[in-house]
Amino acid sequence: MLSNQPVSSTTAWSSAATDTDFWTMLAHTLLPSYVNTCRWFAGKARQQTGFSVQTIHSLDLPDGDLAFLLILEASYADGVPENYLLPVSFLTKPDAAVRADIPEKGRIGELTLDGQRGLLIDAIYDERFREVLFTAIYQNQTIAQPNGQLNFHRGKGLEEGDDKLSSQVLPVDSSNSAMTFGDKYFLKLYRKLFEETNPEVDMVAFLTDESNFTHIPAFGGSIIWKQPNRADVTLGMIQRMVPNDKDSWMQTGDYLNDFLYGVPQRMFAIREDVFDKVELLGKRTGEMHCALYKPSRDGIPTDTAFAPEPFTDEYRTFLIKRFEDLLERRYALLIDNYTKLDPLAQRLAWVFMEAKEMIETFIADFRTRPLDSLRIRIHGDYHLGQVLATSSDFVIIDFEGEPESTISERKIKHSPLKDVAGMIRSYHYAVSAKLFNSTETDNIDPDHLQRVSDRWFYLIRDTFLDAYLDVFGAPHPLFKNNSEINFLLLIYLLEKAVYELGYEISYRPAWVKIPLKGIIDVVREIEKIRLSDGHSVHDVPMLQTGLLQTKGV
Ligand SMILES: Nc1ncnc2c1ncn2[C@@H]1O[C@H](COP(=O)(O)OP(=O)(O)O)[C@@H](O)[C@H]1O
Ligand SMILES: O=P(O)(O)O[C@H]1O[C@H](CO)[C@@H](O[C@H]2O[C@H](CO)[C@@H](O)[C@H](O)[C@H]2O)[C@H](O)[C@H]1O
Repeated sequence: MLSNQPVSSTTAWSSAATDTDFWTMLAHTLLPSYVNTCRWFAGKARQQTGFSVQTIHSLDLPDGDLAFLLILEASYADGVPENYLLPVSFLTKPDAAVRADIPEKGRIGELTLDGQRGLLIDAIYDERFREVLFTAIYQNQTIAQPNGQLNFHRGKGLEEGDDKLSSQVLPVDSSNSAMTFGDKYFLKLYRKLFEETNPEVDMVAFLTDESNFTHIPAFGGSIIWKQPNRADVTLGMIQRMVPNDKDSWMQTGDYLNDFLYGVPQRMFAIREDVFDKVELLGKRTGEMHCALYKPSRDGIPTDTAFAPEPFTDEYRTFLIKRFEDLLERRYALLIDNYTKLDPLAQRLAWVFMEAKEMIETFIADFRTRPLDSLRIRIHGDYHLGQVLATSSDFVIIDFEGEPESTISERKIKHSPLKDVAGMIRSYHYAVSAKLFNSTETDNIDPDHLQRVSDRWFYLIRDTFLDAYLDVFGAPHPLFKNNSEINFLLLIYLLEKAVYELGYEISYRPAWVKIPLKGIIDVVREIEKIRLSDGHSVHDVPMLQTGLLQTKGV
C-alpha cells in the first residue's frame, strides 16, 4: 500500500545498511502502515506502540545493487514484542514495466534517497533477490553480517544442476511468503521469527534424511541466521514443489457435494472411492508417525530430539496447565461473545458451561492415570488443509505446529493420537460446514440433518482410525492398549475442539457451533464412562460406533 507522504533522506541506498537514523525514520513513516496491510502480520488487532528496525542483513544482488533483510520489531501495549522478517529492495529505474510487475501488496512506498527517486518494495517481488536466495542455498553459502552470519544450507531434496531456475511469488496469502523455482521447488520465507530453529525445518529435514517416509515434500534446504551466544533464527526453508490440484479439505468438500445430493431425497450414499481415500490418508498418517518413532537400537540412543518418551509427570503437568488455561480463556471468550451467537450455538454453549466441572475432573484424571503409551514429535497442527491431494495419493505439509503455541511448546512430544484427533476434528468440520452452511439443505429438518451428518462423520472417522491403527500392528509401544488409545483420543479431541472454539469466535463466528458440538460429543463420552463405572475411569470404552473394538491392540 503506497503512502501519500513523500519520504526522503540524504542517505544513498548503497550506504543505508549502517545508517540507523534512516531505518528509524522508515520505521516511523512508511513501515507501520505497510506492515498493517500484510496478511502475515499477526499484530493488526493488537494495540501497537511502535516499530523499530532491530537488525539489517545485507545481500548483494547480481547487478551490484543491494537488498536488505530487515528484522522488524513490533511492540504492543500488552505482551512481549514480536519480530518479523521484511526483505526490502529499492527500485530506482523509472521503468514502468518493472514497476507494473510489482503488485500493490509488495509496494512499501516512494522514497527519495540521496536525490534519487525510487520505490521501496518487499524484496520477494524482486527477481534478483529470489535468485540470490536460491543460489546461496544451492551453493551452501555463508554470508557474514555485522550481527552474526546468514547460513544457507542445501538439503538432499535440491538436485544437482538445478542452479538456474526461473522464480515466481505464489499468490497464496498466508502467515508466511511462498516462492517457487522452476515449478520444482517451494521456498517459504518465515515472517514471524523466533529465537529457535523452526520446528518445520527440524521435522522435514528429519523425515527426509532419517526415514523412508516419502509423503512429504523432500527437504531442499534452509536459511538460518546464526549469532554468537544466541539461539539460531530460521528465516526460510525450501522443499520440493508438489504438483496438486487441491488440498484434502477441498477434496473432502467435493465428496460431500456428492453426498449432499442424496440428502434431500433421504438417500444416504457415500461413494466407495471416498472410503478408499480416507483409508489411504489414515495409512499415510500412521506411516508418518512410524517414521517419527525412533527408539534406541541395540542400546545406541537415537537423536534425543526425536527419541520417544514416556508420559512423565512433567508432561502431564504441562498438558493439564495448558488445558486449564485454555478452558479459562475460552469460557471468558464465550461469555463475552454469547449474545452474538445464533440460538443453536447458544444452546450448545450452555451445555459446555454446565459440563465445566465434569471436564475439569476428567482432565485431572490425566495427572494420575497409569499410561504406558509413548510420546513422540508429531505434526502438531494436523487437519485436512495440511494434506495436499496429488493425483493418486497425499503429501503432508506445514509442520510449523499450532500457531497459538510458542516455538518451544511446538517441539514438545505428544502421543501421535493428538494428530489423529486433529484429523478427526477436521472431518467433523468438513461435514458440518457443508451441511449446515449450504443453501441446498435450507429446507431440511435440522434434526434430520444432524443425524445424517453424524452418520457420515462416524463412518469416516472409524474408517480413518481403523486404517491408521492397522499400520502399527498389535502390540506397538506407541499405544499400550485400547483403553489408553480411547482415553488419549478423548483428551486430545477435547483439547482440539476447545482450541478451535477460540479460533472460530475470533475469525468465523458463524462456525462456532462446530467446535461446540465437538466438545459436547466428548462430554457425552465422558458421561458414558462415569455411568459405566461410577467415577473411576479404568477402562475407557471405545468411541461411539468405533470399529476399534474388533482390533486386538
Ligand atoms: N511443497 C509444496 N508444494 C506445492 N504447494 C505447496 C507446498 N507447500 C505448501 N504449498 C501451498 O502453499 C500453501 C501455504 O503453505 P503452508 O505450508 O500451509 O504455509 P503457511 O505456513 O504460510 O500456512 C498451502 O496451502 C499449499 O497450497
Ligand atoms: O492456518 P493453519 O493451517 O495453521 O491452521 C489454523 O487455521 C485453520 C483454519 O484454516 C484451523 O482449522 C480449523 O478449520 C479447518 C477448516 O477450515 C478444519 O479443517 C480444522 O479441523 C479446524 O481446526 C486451525 O485450527 C488453525 O490452527
